[in-house]
Formats: sequence, structure tokens, C-alpha cells
Amino acid sequence: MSCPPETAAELTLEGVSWGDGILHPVSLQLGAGRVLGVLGANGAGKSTLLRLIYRFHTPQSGRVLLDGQDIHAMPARRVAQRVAAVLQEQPTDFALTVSEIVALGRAPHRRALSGPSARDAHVVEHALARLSLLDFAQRPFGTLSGGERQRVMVARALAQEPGLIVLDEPTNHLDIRHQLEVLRLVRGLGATVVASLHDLNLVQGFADDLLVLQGGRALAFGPVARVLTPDLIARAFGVRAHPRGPARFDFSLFDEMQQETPA
Ligand SMILES: Nc1ncnc2c1ncn2[C@@H]1O[C@H](COP(=O)(O)OP(=O)(O)OP(=O)(O)O)[C@@H](O)[C@H]1O
Repeated sequence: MSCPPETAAELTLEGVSWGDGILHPVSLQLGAGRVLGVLGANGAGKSTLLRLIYRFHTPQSGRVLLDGQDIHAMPARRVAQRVAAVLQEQPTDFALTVSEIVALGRAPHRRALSGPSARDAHVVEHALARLSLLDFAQRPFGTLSGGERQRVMVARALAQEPGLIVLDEPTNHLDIRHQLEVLRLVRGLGATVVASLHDLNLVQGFADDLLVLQGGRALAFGPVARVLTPDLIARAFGVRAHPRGPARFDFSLFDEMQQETPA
């Protein structure tokens, strides 16, 4: 049995804001299957925006629409079937096995009081395989390294079969090979993706579009090649960016400008 492709969701933010100036109104439209990278310095508002999209926060103003429907007007279970979140906070139930954690992704699709179906078992197995976790399936989650746990959280999101996947710094804890593998896998899911990233040099080849935040405001939104310029990087991060290829940079502090030594 193979897993059918998901129906990617269209995401629209209509002047969505939160927390008395923590996030000023942001508007954008992301077509089904597009991959959006959210960039910004520490405290710029990336996680806050993501929390609004996966319905953890209620907007102070504006609306988050999934396929044209306000997520706050949708049943919570329906949102859970359509939106998966991979967060920096991880489950604290360390005694659960890797397989059991990934199986939690099936919960929104199960009927009340019914156990896992053959299809649920297949989807979990498939998710474990795609993240190279089959050998870890029976290991207690608490015994895994940070990077292995991060891959388990991506596998759980995969098992959820979402139309929209929201990831908060998904490459955190991952070595360079797993960073590239996870980003390629997420990009290849066919779902719409919103991911906050810190490494600007991982954006190229992963994201279609970028949203850059600064001080809770949207500085720029659009295709990667148009948005990711040295000028924008200087305004968003306060560093000098030295281009060394398409959307690739070396960085230095402005007070090192005289020496021109890339960091
Ligand atoms: N519940 C809250 N109460 C008060 N302030 C908050 C709350 N949540 C976030 N903030 C503040 O809002 C700002 C944006 O936080 P957010 O976590 O969205 O930033 P971020 O861009 O994800 O940062 P980082 O890259 O450091 O993870 C920060 O100054 C943070 O302290």
C-alpha cells in the first residue's frame, strides 16, 4: 500500500496581528504547495506568526484562512487534520517509543474510541522509513539525541498527512546532512509549508517565497531571488552580506567593514 498524495492547502493571512505590537498586521497569500521561509532576527516575531497559523494564538486582529475558511471558524479536529506543526518544544513523555510518538500524528484522523487501523499502521511505518527511523522505532523517545528527536517530530507531522505543515526552526539540532535531507523531504511532501529558518544559506533550494520580519513588522514578502538581497539582510539583521552565488552570502559585522573580513 502506498500513501496517497495530500491535498495541499492554500493559506491566506488577512491583516493578522497579535499581542499589542508584538506582531503588527501581516497580510499574504500562499498558493497550495508553495514553500514559505520566514526570516528575521531573534525576537522579530517569527514564532508568534507561526503560532497564529497553527491556531495556538487567536489573532488580535485579522484572520488566518485555510482554503478560504477562517481557522477559528473551523472545528479544532478539522484544523488538526489539515495543519501539522513541528515545534522547538518537544514532547516530555520520554517513556513513549518513537513509533508511539509518530502514531500520535494519526489521532486527528481516528474516530472516537477506535484503535489504529491498518492504514494508520502503514502511514506510521512509511513516515518512520522516510526519516530513516525504522531502527529507532522501539526506542524510548527520551533516549534519542536532539537531532534524532527532531526527525521523530518531522515523522509525526508526516503521519498526520497535513495540507499545511508549519515548522519552527526545523533544522535546529540537525547536522548538516540531516538539515539538507529534512528540508528536501519537507519540500517534497507536496504540502504547503511555512518554516522559520535562521540559516539564510539554507533558503535557496528550499523556499519558493520569503517573509522577512523585523520588530514584529513585515519588511518584505515575495520570491526568494527578489527578497533576499544584501540591502534587505542589512535592514533585517544588521549585518553586511557579501554575495557568493545565487541567494548565498558570507556575513560580517558592520563595524568590521573597514577590514572586509567575512565572518
Ligand atoms: N506571550 C508573550 N508575552 C510577552 N511577550 C512575548 C510573548 N511571546 C513572544 N513575546 C515577545 O515577542 C517578541 C517576538 O517573539 P517571537 O518568539 O515571535 O520571536 P522570534 O522571531 O521567533 O525569535 P527567535 O528567533 O529568538 O526564536 C519577543 O520579544 C518575545 O519576547
